Amino acid sequence: MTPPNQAPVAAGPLIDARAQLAGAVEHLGVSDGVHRMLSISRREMAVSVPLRRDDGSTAVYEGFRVQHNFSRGPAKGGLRFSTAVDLDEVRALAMWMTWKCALVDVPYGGAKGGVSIEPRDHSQAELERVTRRYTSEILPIIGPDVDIPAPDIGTDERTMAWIMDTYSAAVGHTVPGVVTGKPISLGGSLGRASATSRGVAHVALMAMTSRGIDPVGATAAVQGFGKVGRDAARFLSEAGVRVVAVSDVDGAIWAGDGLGITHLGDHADSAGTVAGFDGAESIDPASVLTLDVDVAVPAAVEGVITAANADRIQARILVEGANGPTTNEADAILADKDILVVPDILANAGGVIVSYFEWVQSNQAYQWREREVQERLEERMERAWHAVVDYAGAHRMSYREAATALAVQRVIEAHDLRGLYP
Ligand SMILES: NC(=O)C1=CN([C@@H]2O[C@H](COP(=O)(O)OP(=O)(O)OC[C@H]3O[C@@H](n4cnc5c(N)ncnc54)[C@H](OP(=O)(O)O)[C@@H]3O)[C@@H](O)[C@H]2O)C=CC1
Ligand SMILES: O=C(O)CCC(=O)C(=O)O
Repeated sequence: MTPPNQAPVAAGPLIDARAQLAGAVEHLGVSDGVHRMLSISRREMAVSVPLRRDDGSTAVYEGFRVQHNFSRGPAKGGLRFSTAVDLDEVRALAMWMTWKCALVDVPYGGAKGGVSIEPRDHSQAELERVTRRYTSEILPIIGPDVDIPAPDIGTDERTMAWIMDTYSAAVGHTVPGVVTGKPISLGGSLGRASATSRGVAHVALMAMTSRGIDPVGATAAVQGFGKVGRDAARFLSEAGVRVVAVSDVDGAIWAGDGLGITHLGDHADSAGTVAGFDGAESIDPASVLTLDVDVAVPAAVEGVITAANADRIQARILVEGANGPTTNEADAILADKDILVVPDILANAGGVIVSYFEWVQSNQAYQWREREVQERLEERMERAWHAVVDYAGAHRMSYREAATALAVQRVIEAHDLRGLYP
């Protein structure tokens, strides 16, 4: 079904996100009107973001903020700086945020933002000006009770500090709850920076156990060595898993005995890439997800496991650290191969769970201990994991279908209780 006010798209994450919704709607027996409502974002803003460059020239970028749903609370989701950003991608990511927040039962709807910029091509001063301008443009539709951005691809805690400052200056007082993923000294939560990765690793360990794989000595490959991939590799490694391969935009490396993730992190900090790490072989980046390992963790961008490479995946378990790494066509191929896919809205939910904790702390001006944050994170991840496993078993469906159905059901329940539609 094509929503009325949005032109059809040919392929890509939005097609997949809507097809996943359609599957859940069919399973749940939802009316056409409600299906239509959930297919469409509640609010979308497209802005142009002019930048005065350090050399005095002017560049202009497209920016978006999409709020998919508010039925369970304020919209919530990251902000991405990447040249791949377009409105349909942001729409898909915002819809997935709605399901993710509902699945792990945090009191939010879903949103996402993006600016079509390559951050590597800009100085910190330019990135600060772009962030502040983008924030000023979307200011009327964000706020601690409305929509709360967080880091995603190409953004970080410094970006969040600039957003918080721009917003606070406009309203006339400091509002730490307008963003999460802030620096600790500005009200950020202990444990947020590594929360997504901690959740990915935790769920990967539960998945291994469920498939009878002993994590100690099991093997893993991780695509992406950024905020999610790097610490996911570290936590897996700390749990005894041999992380044999990792990749980033510039290259991929392999070591059969396992990579020393801490030293690799130091190397990446100084070299700007994982490529060239001593004691590891350079491999084709395209092969990282098709290596013969127990667990593959895509933790970079969407659409990397497709009909073109799914039949070559050898891992027994795929844990989606990234949002939307597996296309729907690939999903069907992986199911035929009996590869367990732990879907993004479950696997990478640790980030938004601790963002919720950060928001609670910011709004109360009180800081929890890191241990408390971690225990509560793991408890929520485990609850969501068991809910998905049980639902999938009861209804004979994949974990993605189960996770989406559970989430959609909760969102519809909120709509029903609030009476937001006839
Ligand atoms: N940050 C968070 O809290 C959350 C993030 N996510 C999702 O996780 C994924 C990664 O986000 P995050 O880690 O924050 O982003 P970052 O920008 O911190 O890191 C992205 C990483 O992916 C690498 N990369 C990009 N494209 C490719 C590619 N084609 N092949 C291999 N590596 C690639 C980048 O390489 P290089 O370093 O060379 O640029 C970088 O290492 C995204 O899908 C995001 O939406 C999901 C939940 C929460
Ligand atoms: O922490 C958040 O609010 C959202 C993180 C995010 O963008 C995501 O989970 O995809």
